[in-house]
Amino acid sequence: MMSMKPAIQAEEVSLIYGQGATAVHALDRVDLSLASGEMLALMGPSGSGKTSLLMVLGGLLRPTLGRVQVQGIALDPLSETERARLRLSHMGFVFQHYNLFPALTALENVQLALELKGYPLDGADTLLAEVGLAPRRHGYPRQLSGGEKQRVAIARALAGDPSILLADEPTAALDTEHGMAVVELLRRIAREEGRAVVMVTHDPRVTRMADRVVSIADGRILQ
Ligand SMILES: Nc1ncnc2c1ncn2[C@@H]1O[C@H](COP(=O)(O)OP(=O)(O)OP(=O)(O)O)[C@@H](O)[C@H]1O
Repeated sequence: MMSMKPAIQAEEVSLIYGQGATAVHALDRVDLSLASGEMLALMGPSGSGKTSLLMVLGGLLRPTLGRVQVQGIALDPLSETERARLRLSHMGFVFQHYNLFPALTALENVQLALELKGYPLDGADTLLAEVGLAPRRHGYPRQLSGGEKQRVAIARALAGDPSILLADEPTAALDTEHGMAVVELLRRIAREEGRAVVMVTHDPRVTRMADRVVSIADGRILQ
């Protein structure tokens, strides 16, 4: 049964990098709640705080003020180790430049993620089939198109069956056709698999496919 708790909830989240005269207020009292099965696009100009917010939601950065909950679990009281464990069990991360290991095949890249998370390696074939890449599983990143590489990265992010997927400009390096295929895949991952997906994007073709678009400027959510 799907949990009624939000997949992610941020309340009054502020983030300040540095201190004193050089302090940067990257996030200013952000409230955001995301349900399971929902795909949210985060838009905003360069430097507005999108990546910072993604990192706070993903438990990679601790907010200076405010609270973040993941599946009803408050992140703030957790130690670094506990937060790392929570990320491994609940979150998948996808990046603009894929971050695949060049010396490993598609299959081995996914297997490595399974191994790091403590799952049997034979799940890698299923994950690659899920993103439509079974036929290319023995290809090395240099032999794959950008869209294919991003799909490998998504298969890798799905290792361990995370309830939340966080993607930083997943289509920025892709042409229209491959970009749309990647967004459609992310939408299916949200709708059909009931995961919560947050994407940072500048791409209007992507925001059109999202269930909800949140705009951010100067660290604040625009209403
Ligand atoms: N590690 C850091 N130390 C100090 N300031 C930082 C750090 N990371 C980001 N910032 C600053 O925080 C603000 C928000 O940055 P952030 O990367 O979250 O914006 P963004 O919306 O993702 O930008 P872009 O679209 O250019 O990636 C910017 O003013 C940025 O310069």
